Amino acid sequence: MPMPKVLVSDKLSETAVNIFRERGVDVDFEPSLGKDKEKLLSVIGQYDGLAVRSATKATAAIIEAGKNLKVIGRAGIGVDNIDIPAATAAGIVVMNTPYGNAITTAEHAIAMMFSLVRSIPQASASTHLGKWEKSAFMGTEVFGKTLGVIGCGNIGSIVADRAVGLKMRVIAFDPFLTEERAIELGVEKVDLDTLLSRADIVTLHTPLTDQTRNILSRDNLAKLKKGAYVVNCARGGLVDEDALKDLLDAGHLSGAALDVFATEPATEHPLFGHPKVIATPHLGASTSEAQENVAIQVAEQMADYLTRGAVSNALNSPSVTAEEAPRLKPYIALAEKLGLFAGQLTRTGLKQIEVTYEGEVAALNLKPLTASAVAGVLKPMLSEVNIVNAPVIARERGVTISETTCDDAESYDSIIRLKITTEQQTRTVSGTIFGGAPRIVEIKGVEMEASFAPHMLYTTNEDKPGFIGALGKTLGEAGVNIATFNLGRAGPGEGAIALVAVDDPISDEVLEKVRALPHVTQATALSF
Ligand SMILES: NC(=O)c1ccc[n+]([C@@H]2O[C@H](COP(=O)([O-])OP(=O)(O)OC[C@H]3O[C@@H](n4cnc5c(N)ncnc54)[C@H](O)[C@@H]3O)[C@@H](O)[C@H]2O)c1
Ligand SMILES: O=C(O)CC[C@@H](O)C(=O)O
Repeated sequence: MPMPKVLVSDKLSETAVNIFRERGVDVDFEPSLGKDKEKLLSVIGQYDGLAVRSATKATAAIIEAGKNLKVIGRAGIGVDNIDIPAATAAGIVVMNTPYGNAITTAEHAIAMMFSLVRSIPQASASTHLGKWEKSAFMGTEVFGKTLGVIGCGNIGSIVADRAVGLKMRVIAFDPFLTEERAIELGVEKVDLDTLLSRADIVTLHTPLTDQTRNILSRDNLAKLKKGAYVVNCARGGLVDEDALKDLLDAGHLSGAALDVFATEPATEHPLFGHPKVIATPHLGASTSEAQENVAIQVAEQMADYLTRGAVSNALNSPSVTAEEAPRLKPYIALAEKLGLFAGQLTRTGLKQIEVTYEGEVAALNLKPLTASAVAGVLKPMLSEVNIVNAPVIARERGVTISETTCDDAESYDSIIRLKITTEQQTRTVSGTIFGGAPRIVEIKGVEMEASFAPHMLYTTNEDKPGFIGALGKTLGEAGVNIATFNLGRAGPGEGAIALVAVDDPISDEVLEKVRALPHVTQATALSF
């Protein structure tokens, strides 16, 4: 078998090169190629693997030209620069290194906070100019101040820990943070509005998702206390940059520290030159320690995949052996979809995930199936969760995972049952494989027969006449085309469920109209 060949197209620590070679992988180290799209397009076809940081954009075009590509490795956390759906469609495994730069990025956020409240960059620039503006830079202590952490995952929890050490009061908004984990971290779990009204300094540590985009919107920035500061070392799209400028200009906010921008590289920006803004060029992960960590990890993972087929920290691929793969594949898909179903309906701290395997499936290797179910539950909330790291993440967050088997599946060959317990409720959903495809057979104890579709509407309602017509009419009037309509109920007049597959995503406006219909108790848009 020819030696696999990897291209390193960004500035990675050269330690990675040695690791590739030691593990039997040929490597070309071209750290400036990532910025030369045309050249990258012309050479990528020669390689089995592509190792990147953030400068290389692994677009659909690069992926299409990479006819031999089997793996793309991201030395870092965010994979916004990799077209994962395109890679998945092409059968390319995408891996990242989820923990290697977390401490470094948390330290950058803390450094930005201090720089901001003491105007260190501005004072340094002024002093270098020979001015001695002692009275121009009156600062603020962080001691005793309230730090609002939005997103308390790997990085947010390290920031919280450091801030507690600085004797700050730390409050956190993160729907996935349980009370137990909050107590362990020494932070107070609060809702977003409470955080905005109480924080002296807000620091962002969420991934950029549909739920977090613009989380510091104009309205939310205006809810901050007068004189508050904003720190963003996560992703640019989390803050409305125009609104931030307006509120700084109006004197409502005292300052902002930005490491990330909506468009990067940011060489021009309305906030550049603003006296209350300090900025760094996406330096969060830029320490020798973090770069060494992520380079070593990405090289080890990619080499192990290319030479031995071992998959770790993959964002789009289950970790299974070549022999097991064909039998497990449909059940992995089913488990993930059941998890996604439950995860998209979860609004409060998750405590427990129980998976029960009944019938033939109970005899299979259940680890990847349970991991897949857990990944599905966590995916709607976490940035880079995959079936390899999902159980670890769940454990770290104090979420208990249990697995039960039973030889008999009653009327089916196999059933997977998922039970989720949150701080406020318990939810069940079960499914089977029918004609090779995943299918829902039970929700909240109500029997139902439904296929999964890319876009779905889930409603619960009191079982009263007129609901189905009203729902169909509302969707029809909104131009929403119904593909399938599945119903179930606990009994006549009792709680009922509708699962409607539609051709396009359901808008918030349509959802509001559905929620306003008589007898509707819940309406959620789901995507699979
Ligand atoms: N500046 C840099 O150089 C740099 C370096 C590393 C990571 N990052 C970025 O930092 C961010 C955090 O990374 P991480 O490793 O801590 O990720 P993580 O997945 O460990 O944590 C993200 C946290 O955000 C929470 N969250 C998700 N949706 C939320 C919402 N709507 N409201 C509030 N909280 C929500 C999740 O529950 C989770 O706890 C990511 O955007 C990552 O890309 C930036
Ligand atoms: O590689 C970098 O410098 C930034 C990485 C960071 O944004 C990440 O998401 O890991």
